Amino acid sequence: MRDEASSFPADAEQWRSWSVPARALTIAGSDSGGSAGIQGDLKTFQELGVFGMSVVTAVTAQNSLGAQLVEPVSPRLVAAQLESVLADLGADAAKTGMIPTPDAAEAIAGALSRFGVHRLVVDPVRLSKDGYALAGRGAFEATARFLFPLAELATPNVPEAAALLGVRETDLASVGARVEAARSLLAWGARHVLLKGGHAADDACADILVGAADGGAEPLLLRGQRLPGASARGTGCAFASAACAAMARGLDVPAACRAAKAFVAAALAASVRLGAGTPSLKHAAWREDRLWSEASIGDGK
Ligand SMILES: Nc1ncnc2c1ncn2[C@@H]1O[C@H](COP(=O)(O)OP(=O)(O)O)[C@@H](O)[C@H]1O
Ligand SMILES: Cc1ncc(COP(=O)(O)OP(=O)(O)O)c(N)n1
Repeated sequence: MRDEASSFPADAEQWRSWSVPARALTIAGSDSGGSAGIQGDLKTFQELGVFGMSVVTAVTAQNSLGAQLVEPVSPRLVAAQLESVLADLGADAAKTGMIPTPDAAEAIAGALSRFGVHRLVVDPVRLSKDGYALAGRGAFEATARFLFPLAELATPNVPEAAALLGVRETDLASVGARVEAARSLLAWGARHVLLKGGHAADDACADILVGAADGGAEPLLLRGQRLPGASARGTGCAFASAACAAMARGLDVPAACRAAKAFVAAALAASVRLGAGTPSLKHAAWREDRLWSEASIGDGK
């Protein structure tokens, strides 16, 4: 197994110098709290230097304490947003997040196929951090059924992987079991599966990447350092949108996942407690780290 501690992408300077923006589209729910969903995704796109666009699938009332109310956008309006964006502006890569109904999942799959969006990251969202069902069982399974076959990368977390495979979360406790689970999830049709490790028990928060075309090749193990204490809201959204931004810029899937892991680790380490509950991700941490170190160098400190 290839085992890598994550690091910032080596070509970060190049990312900053490109003048023509790559286009990235998020298809997700609105999070009024600003940490997850459309808001988190657009912040991530902006931080990583791509032009962000959005298709809103649901409106949620959320804050640091959890979700209070969720209403789906009609599949007709979801389809109209997709048509507006893709028929005119186009997208170099797209990601999906919260999809509240099976009909919306089908409409999204239809539009992405029709417009030939090949660099697609599918994050199969089911529950919010406080356990609110953002997508019911039917919508969640429809997301996997309609969208995984179109995805370059699917990014389930441990509970989502367990639900799709019909096993218990505790069955996925070891890294070995999660490697096998990631491989089994390839049967749903995604070309790569990255099984996120935030809900696992290991200190490295190991994320596991497998590819359908890898044959028997070793999986890529992306290890970081588990940050202690309550996690921030929107880590999964940030991972998927950072990978999408990197793929819009032309990085391959392993490089995009390394960049996403580093982006989330920085945002999580700098997360801020704004309300009385779970902290919010600081999406700007990656850039601010760099600006700070550049300023220090400039000052001769
Ligand atoms: N406490 C933590 N410390 C470091 N990284 C974390 C932590 N929690 C989650 N991550 C990372 O954040 C990303 C999202 O993972 P996860 O929390 O499992 O997804 P989700 O938000 O969809 O439940 C992954 O790269 C994971 O390794
Ligand atoms: C509108 C909306 N979409 C997704 C989520 C869940 O975010 P995610 O990053 O998958 O999970 P957590 O890291 O917050 O557990 C959300 N809350 N709202």
